[in-house]
Amino acid sequence: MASRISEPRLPCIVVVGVSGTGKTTVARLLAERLGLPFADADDAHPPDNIAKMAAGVPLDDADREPWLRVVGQWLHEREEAGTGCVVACSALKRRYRDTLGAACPGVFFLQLTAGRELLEQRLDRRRDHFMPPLLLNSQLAALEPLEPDERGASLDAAPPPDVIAERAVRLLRHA
Ligand SMILES: Nc1ncnc2c1ncn2[C@@H]1O[C@H](COP(=O)(O)OP(=O)(O)OP(=O)(O)O)[C@@H](O)[C@H]1O
Ligand SMILES: O=C(O)[C@H](O)[C@@H](O)[C@H](O)[C@H](O)CO
Repeated sequence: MASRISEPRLPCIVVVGVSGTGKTTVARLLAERLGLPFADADDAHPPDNIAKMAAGVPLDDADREPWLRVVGQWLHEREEAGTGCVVACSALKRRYRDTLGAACPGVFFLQLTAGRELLEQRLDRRRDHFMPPLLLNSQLAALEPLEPDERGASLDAAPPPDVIAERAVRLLRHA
């Protein structure tokens, strides 16, 4: 009887960080480089969450809970199907990442880090986005950086997107 060699599972990567770090930009590029499906967690927000942020009010834990369940379900499906994926999702707090990790145990968190000045510059320049720059303070206040026992790594968000994506590819080779 022919033996079955199981295919290696492709990685499920979540690019995390505060607004303006470049999650969407980098995650899309990384997905392209790795040939994995891409998703932006912003597309999973219920309309009330988008309206709240657009009105300049930060989301709270209760607002984020149903949203994180939807993102977790999508990750779970990609992991089960073995297709892998790259998702851009703020996942600012440890408990949010734990929710995603419970749904997708193999998840790898790629955290983008940047100082306030760079973030302000980027958000002030960005057009056609619902997220107002004034929410940056609340994003930084909510942020709980990746902890040593979480599966993931951090990258500086300052270099050009293709440099960050290339660094991420190298990092993931050794993950
Ligand atoms: N590495 C980079 N260098 C220069 N500009 C960048 C870089 N990454 C992203 N940008 C620009 O900064 C702005 C924010 O990027 P992006 O929308 O990807 O961030 P984000 O973290 O997904 O933000 P949000 O959480 O608010 O959706 C965009 O205008 C984008 O073109
Ligand atoms: O948890 C949150 O506060 C939200 O997810 C925000 O991070 C926004 O969705 C994002 O920054 C806009 O793209």
